[in-house]
Amino acid sequence: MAKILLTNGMHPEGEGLLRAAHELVIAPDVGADTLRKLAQDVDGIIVRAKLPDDIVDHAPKLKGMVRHGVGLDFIPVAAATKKKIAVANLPGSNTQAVAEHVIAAMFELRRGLYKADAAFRAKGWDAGRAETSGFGELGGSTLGIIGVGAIGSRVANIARNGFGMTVLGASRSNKSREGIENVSLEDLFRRSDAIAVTCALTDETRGLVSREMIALMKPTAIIVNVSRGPVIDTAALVAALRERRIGGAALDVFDVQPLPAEDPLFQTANVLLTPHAASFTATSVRLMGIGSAEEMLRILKGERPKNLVNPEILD
Ligand SMILES: O=CC(=O)O
Repeated sequence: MAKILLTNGMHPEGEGLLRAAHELVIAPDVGADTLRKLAQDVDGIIVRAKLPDDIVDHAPKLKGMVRHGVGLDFIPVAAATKKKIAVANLPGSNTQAVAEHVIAAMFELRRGLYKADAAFRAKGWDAGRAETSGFGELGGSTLGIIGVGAIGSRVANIARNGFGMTVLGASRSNKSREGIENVSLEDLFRRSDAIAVTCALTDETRGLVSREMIALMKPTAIIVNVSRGPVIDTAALVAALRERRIGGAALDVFDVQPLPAEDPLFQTANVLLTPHAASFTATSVRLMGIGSAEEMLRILKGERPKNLVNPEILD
């Protein structure tokens, strides 16, 4: 029987698969010191929070780490590879959930339904109607997608086919995709009415949404980030929101997670904040729970996981 650390809870079906064969430890918090201490005698880690960069130095028995989701920035992959520790993730497990979150956030920023509801309840009919009036429609407007991978492409399809939006894309590969006009980052910021940030966090994308890019946005444009916090210069975004230089923002990811209660974002209007929850649909949480448990079981049996991220460990 092996011992598996879960940085956070997971879907009961996934947890059941693991518990049937192994011992589980669920971290009481995701602080670096807690995770380092708990890693000391575990064989596997299911990763839902950022691991400290030196986690593998504190985990002499570790055989594998499985990302409960897609983004690999939470796992020190290079350090794991050096120690022949397997890393796996679950591409596709949350594509639809995150794409739907982007669309929901764009809708909310454009239509202000929650603001209207609050004003209606607190101040009556006319106040509610005043909150809902005068917004631009998504239909016929232009959506810019930064990082046209699985999620960006799904958002593009819904936006184009569902709302008749014009879709612009800026991505590293510059691959041509039907219905998406490849443009430079500058053009994307200048021309878009809504911007969706769906790229992975890498050295190239860190700080990509810079003060200069934000300054190019239309005063009515909105931006939705479901990538990672450090892709955006948050201080520049907060300044633009507070000075009403842009139309609004929706952020699901932050420079520091959990976002500290004293963060200035909580005191900023016109920004919709969600706690890294874009993938939290019932379907996706189940897929990620079962998928990560199955990958971990394969690793612990000495089998190759379906989506081994670092096949170099087999050389
Ligand atoms: O943030 C979600 C993921 O990386 O899957």
